[in-house]
Amino acid sequence: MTQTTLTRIQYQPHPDAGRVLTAGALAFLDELHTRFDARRRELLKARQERQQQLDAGELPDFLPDTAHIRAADWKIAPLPADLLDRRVEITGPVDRKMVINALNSGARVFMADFEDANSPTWANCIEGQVNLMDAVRRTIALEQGGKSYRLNDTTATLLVRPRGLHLEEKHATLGGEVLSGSLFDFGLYAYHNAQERTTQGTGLYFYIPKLESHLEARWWNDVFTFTEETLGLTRGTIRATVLIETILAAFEMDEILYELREHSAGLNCGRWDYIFSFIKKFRSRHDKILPDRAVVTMATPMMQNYSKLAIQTCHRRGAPAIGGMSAFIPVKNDEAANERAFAQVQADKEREATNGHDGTWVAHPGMVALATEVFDRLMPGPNQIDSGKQADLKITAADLLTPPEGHITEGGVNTNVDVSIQYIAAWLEGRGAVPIHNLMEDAATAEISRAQLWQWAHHEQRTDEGTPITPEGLTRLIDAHAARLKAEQPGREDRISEAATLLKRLVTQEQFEDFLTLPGYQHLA
Ligand SMILES: CC(=O)SCCNC(=O)CCNC(=O)[C@H](O)C(C)(C)COP(=O)(O)OP(=O)(O)OC[C@H]1O[C@@H](n2cnc3c(N)ncnc32)[C@H](O)[C@@H]1OP(=O)(O)O
Ligand SMILES: O=CC(=O)O
Ligand SMILES: [Mg+2]
Repeated sequence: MTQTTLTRIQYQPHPDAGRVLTAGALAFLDELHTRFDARRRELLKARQERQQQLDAGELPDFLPDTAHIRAADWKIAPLPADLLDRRVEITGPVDRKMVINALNSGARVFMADFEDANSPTWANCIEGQVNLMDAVRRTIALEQGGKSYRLNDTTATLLVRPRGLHLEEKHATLGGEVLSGSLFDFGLYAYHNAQERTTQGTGLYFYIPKLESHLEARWWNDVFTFTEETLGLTRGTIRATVLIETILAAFEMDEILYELREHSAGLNCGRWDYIFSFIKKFRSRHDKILPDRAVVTMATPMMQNYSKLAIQTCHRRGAPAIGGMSAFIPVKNDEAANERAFAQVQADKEREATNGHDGTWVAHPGMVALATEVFDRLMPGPNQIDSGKQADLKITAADLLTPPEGHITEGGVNTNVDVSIQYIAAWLEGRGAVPIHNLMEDAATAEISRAQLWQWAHHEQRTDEGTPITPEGLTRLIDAHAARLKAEQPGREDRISEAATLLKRLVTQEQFEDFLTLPGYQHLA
């Protein structure tokens, strides 16, 4: 660890530390940590307490204590001009080439991701900040593979997703305590880019991941207010879109918007973490077992109800409701498979636009034109906030809590094992989003795969073909897939072994691990 004389924060060396971890930035991180980290830890403790209640048989419902907030008429602060039309948003990790390509992709928004799409190596986190600083200043450039990468004249509006509250930045400590990953990513981006963004006539825009309650939203709101006061920014310079991607947050959408009303830029349906959260929160329940991952789609009633409730809630509050990510990406060298991928994305985007979403996510620049065509056709205005769509909808707790029907198959089990090993190995290598079997896989999608294996074994499920799913059977299957993958992917043997060992632990242990990235992080350089 290195220590400067000007700060109490100690950090691992990195060639770009001089640019990112400046005395001023470290002092700001110190203030954020000192003021907000104890509360973050309390919020994480509250998650554990809530889990105990769920394990004891309680089911979530809309909160009686906040009924007055749901009943009252209020709206979030007016949206800034550059967040009025968000019809297509591309997401991607904070890698330099991806940042340039995403900003140039033709999408309205680019969400630069320190979360699901990022493996939080020290290098990725520090270099990601450099890339964003250069992007904001429009100096970002790259020569790679014989190509020159520069920004176009017109680029997407930049939103940044810091890590979730559960993740820590072990490479930076204060008084022996590791810093919060959320505060580290948020604080550095805000500190380095606030003045530049204000001068450019725009704001500091964020996506906030994996919230489980409106009290967590209140924490973020306090962080934003403190940041605006400390950096001399007008109230509302910071705007955040919250991902509704946990089953508990689905019951507190109004309250989350209310807490953040001066800083809100709406909600987004993070479908993949939402499915993962459903499995995780109901780990102890035999009546909440999900079928094969491939059949838990946005077309199922449970997922439709969640998406429509987000639309209804947001529009009543003058907020955009952004849709989610179809995992299909363009397929190279297989025209028929490529056509199927585009058809899947088209159907998904048509469903979202018809329901009333104000925009959507795509994983790949190749999908931007398709999603834009769908929203141009089905959403003539800049958004659908005043469309009245879903205004009369009545969603009950049961509508959100009834799992989709479907089968657990040998194919589903094998795909989950294969994808989990491949993804964890890539994540340990420093890649947080990868194509596997022509689908985008990231931390959220991989969490579903490994969580399903635990759920099915723990609740003694059988496949449709009659095979009992047991810890011993899964161990054998993981070994077999790992052996095959090592033969197919020479050079990655050690990582595949490491990933298989971690996966075996995750799916066979008695306790459900809350995030695979927590034990994973102990392996990360
Ligand atoms: C559940 C959730 O949280 S969803 C949000 C988080 N997940 C993500 O953001 C995933 C985003 N997508 C990706 O990371 C990528 O598309 C992947 C990993 C799935 C596939 O990437 P690749 O294998 O590089 O795709 P491919 O080879 O087709 O890429 C072609 C070009 O598009 C670029 N590209 C692909 N995806 C993106 C993206 N999301 N943003 C910017 N550029 C991209 C590649 O860099 C490449 O550029 P080049 O031609 O200049 O070399
Ligand atoms: O972050 C998005 C998700 O689907 O998870
Ligand atoms: Mg997510």
